[in-house]
Amino acid sequence: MQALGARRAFLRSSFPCSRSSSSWKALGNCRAPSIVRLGRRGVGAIRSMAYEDDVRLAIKAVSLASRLCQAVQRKLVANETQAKADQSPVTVADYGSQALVSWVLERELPPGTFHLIAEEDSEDLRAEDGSEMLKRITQLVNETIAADGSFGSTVLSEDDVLTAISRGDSPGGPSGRYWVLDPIDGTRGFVRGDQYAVALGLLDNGEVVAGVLGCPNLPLASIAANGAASDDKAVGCVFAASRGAGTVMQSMDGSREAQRVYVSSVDDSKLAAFCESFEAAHSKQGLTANIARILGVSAPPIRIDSQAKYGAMARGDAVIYLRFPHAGYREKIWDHAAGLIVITEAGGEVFDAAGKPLDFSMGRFLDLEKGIIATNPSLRSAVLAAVQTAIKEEESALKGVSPL
Ligand SMILES: Nc1ncnc2c1ncn2[C@@H]1O[C@H](COP(=O)(O)O)[C@@H](OP(=O)(O)O)[C@H]1O
Ligand SMILES: [Mg+2]
Ligand SMILES: [Mg+2]
Ligand SMILES: [Mg+2]
Repeated sequence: MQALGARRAFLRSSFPCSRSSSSWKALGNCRAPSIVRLGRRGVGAIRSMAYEDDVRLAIKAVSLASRLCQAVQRKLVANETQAKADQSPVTVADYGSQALVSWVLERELPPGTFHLIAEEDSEDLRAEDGSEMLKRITQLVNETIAADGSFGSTVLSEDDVLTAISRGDSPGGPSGRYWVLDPIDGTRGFVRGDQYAVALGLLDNGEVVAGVLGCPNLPLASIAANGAASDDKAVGCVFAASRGAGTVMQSMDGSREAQRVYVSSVDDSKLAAFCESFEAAHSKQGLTANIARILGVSAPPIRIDSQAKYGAMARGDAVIYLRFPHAGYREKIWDHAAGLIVITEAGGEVFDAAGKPLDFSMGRFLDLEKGIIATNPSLRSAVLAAVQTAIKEEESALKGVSPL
């Protein structure tokens, strides 16, 4: 394990914008031409530095994993994707990303303090027919580490990779610190060549206290609600947030400076664009259309895969996020932990269909009432009321009776 000084130096080099300072402030100190510039007042507004090193470490791990995913997405081949027992897809990049993030965190955190709740497990890779895939994953992980250059001549064995992936099996719970990882959120989007996110959150005593979202395909320019394309074609965003310190967005390649981002302040629901899953199987698009109708929203839904939606909303591209899984689906904490703090630290609110905050203290699953909603404080009551009306209408329609 490295001495603290060496660890700090490593973390400083983890994010290009932060090279000149060891402080999380440095991210905010960078000039921000388009959204909100963090001048002296803005920096002064960032009071809590409690998770500063955790955020830097998370950014390093997520950036590395994102590079591995980008390399795979560029030349995705069919035999690098498998179907899991629940028929959802998993690729070499999901496993490679989880192995990298887990390995980096274990390496950098004080001994005995690292606990990880992550989506993937190593069972299929340990099976006889998983050996080719494991070989490929190990190769990808080692290529990514070598290209990064900050880990010396480290080479991971197949066993190291399996161990790193398996470390994500922590059950979580109400006390202690847990890192929460979705190595690729939106695998279907990833395989389609669309949006996905590497999502890493940190829980402290059951609450999300920090989160980083790597969104390699998300445009740096805002997504216009009317679908109009921006002249700025650059893609690749990293969103980072920690409790009390706000949310910042930076370009993934480090070419643009970090900027504080904020949710939209639109307070007229008719003007509020909403976002939802691209996959109709993940959220009831009929129900969300009815919620939008009740709210008077006229813009078409912005449909994107993964927690990239939370990032896009945190910078004001959409004002409302609606997610209503079909009956029987249980939400997992890694699908929302990082996204939640990215939104709340940008000034937004995330709650379920009963208006309750999401509870991350119950282990690997979220137990919630019917769906997940995010919006700004001005629209919270109107959106919640519309959600509850639309759900009542849906239930009545199913029973074949009028809601009145
Ligand atoms: N039937 C279902 N209903 C709701 N969510 C589902 C689902 N099947 C899969 N998911 C989750 O939806 C996530 C993608 O979210 P989105 O729809 O916002 O893109 C998936 O994450 P993974 O891709 O990490 O497995 C998966 O956890
Ligand atoms: Mg999955
Ligand atoms: Mg996911
Ligand atoms: Mg995933």
